[in-house]
Amino acid sequence: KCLYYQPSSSDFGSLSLVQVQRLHHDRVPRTGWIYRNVEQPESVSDHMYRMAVMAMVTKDDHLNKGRCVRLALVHDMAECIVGDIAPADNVPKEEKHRREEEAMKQITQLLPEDLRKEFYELWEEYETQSTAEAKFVKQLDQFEMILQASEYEDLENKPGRLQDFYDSTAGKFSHPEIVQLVSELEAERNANIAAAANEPCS
Ligand SMILES: Nc1nc2c(ncn2[C@H]2C[C@H](O)[C@@H](COP(=O)(O)O)O2)c(=O)[nH]1
Ligand SMILES: [Mn+2]
Repeated sequence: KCLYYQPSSSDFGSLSLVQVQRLHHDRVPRTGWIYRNVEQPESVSDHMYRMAVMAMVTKDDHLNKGRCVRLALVHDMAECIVGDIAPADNVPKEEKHRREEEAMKQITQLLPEDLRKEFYELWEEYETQSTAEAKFVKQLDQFEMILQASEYEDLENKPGRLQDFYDSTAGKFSHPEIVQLVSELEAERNANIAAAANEPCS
């Protein structure tokens, strides 16, 4: 069942490219925030866009930055059909992979052969974590999430409320640049939590 996108059977050509433009990741809210009752949660589009910007500003010149940007923009593309499956959904890894693989085949079949190959291979590279770029983008994926969690805590003025996102990503960062970003984020967040704990009860 297509949740956010109704691919019609069309041959390749301009119509199919227009149809690909109709992928509405902007209407797919990120499930992890829905489950924690976050108001106006970010969409899958917001998530992928922010990761693409993070990839653009990396200083790691060992990475193919352009590929990182494209990996970020494609990695969750299947979610416009499959939805944003969170760990809390307890969907077995194999089943999640099967659904997303089917969705990517459905989406990319609308494209001319060269684009179909590029999009599908980018998705597969991220899914299989087969390159340094894919591993880096996976860590951006997790960093974007904890950064967003901290922003929601600030917006709600509830320091520490989304601690489980930090607990579940602890130890998953190894890229030096991202480790530094996480360290700075956690220092800032921990200071906010400490300050709130010391505030006199109003
Ligand atoms: N509570 C947690 N939720 C998580 C974690 N990792 C991902 N998620 C959420 C975030 C998204 O809504 C969804 C899938 O994210 P992807 O970017 O991987 O598609 O699940 C976590 O560690 N804890
Ligand atoms: Mn993601």
